[in-house]
Amino acid sequence: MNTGTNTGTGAGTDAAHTAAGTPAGAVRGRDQLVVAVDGPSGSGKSSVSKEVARRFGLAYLDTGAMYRALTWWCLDRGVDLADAAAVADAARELPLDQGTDPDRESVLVAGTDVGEEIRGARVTESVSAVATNPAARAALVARQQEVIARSGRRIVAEGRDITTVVAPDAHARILLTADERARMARRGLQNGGTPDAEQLHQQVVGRDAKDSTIVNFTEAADGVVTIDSSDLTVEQTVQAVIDVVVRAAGRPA
Ligand SMILES: Nc1ncnc2c1ncn2[C@@H]1O[C@H](COP(=O)(O)OP(=O)(O)OP(=O)(O)O)[C@@H](O)[C@H]1O
Ligand SMILES: Nc1ccn([C@H]2C[C@H](O)[C@@H](COP(=O)(O)O)O2)c(=O)n1
Repeated sequence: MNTGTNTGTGAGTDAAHTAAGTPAGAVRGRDQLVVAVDGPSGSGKSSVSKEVARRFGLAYLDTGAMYRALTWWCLDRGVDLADAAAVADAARELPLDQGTDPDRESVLVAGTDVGEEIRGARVTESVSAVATNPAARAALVARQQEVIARSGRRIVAEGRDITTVVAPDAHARILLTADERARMARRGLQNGGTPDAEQLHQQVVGRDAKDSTIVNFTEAADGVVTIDSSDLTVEQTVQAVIDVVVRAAGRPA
């Protein structure tokens, strides 16, 4: 078990009866429950956040998909990613329709389903150029805050700056980490065992290095609980997050 200091969590705990002794059912019944999850590439944010949302009956917001959709839109329209003003304009105008059902990913840009294309190499290799544009970030952060408000503040949101910028007032704030070796191995498996080690390194470590020039997702801000999933299974990581949420939900936001 590799959670950060003072989490008091225990992997493998029954979700219905946690270490804090608070039934998860009571947490499910809360009017509002915002769970913020940040972390580096391949730390497991998407898989774990989706499952946590399902178990608590919450909406799910993948903010990385927003940066990816904006990148797709810029590339599709021939916007020069080095032109900061043009990218910021595109961010404000982006005709994005993104679902928040954890069981059904849906990302439409101007009516086109881009769910698969935004995960491809073309977007992955360019997304950091967009994500490091401060004005574009401001436009997307505002949209993310709108989505959280429209959910009735019943949502799990994940990304790089959710605990610090998008929802610093979330009920539970978690930094999900894993060491480089684990993250590279996971992403390699996810890609079907990418044979090109250099490409894999670039997709995980290289992208994090670029992204972290504008947001800090490697150190937990005050009040943020670190969960290190390097040696945990997916299910153990989900349980560790659930434990943090149940503990936090007992306190006022
Ligand atoms: N203990 C674990 N916790 C979470 N995910 C794990 C774990 N072990 C393996 N994985 C796997 O790691 C892969 C990467 O997870 P995921 O896509 O959720 O990461 P991510 O942090 O959202 O990455 P990115 O930010 O690059 O999108 C998935 O295939 C997931 O099943
Ligand atoms: N809140 C966020 C979410 C994502 N990003 C950036 C960092 C990534 O390179 C890119 C895609 O994210 P992923 O789908 O890999 O999680 O978007 C960010 O800067 N802030």
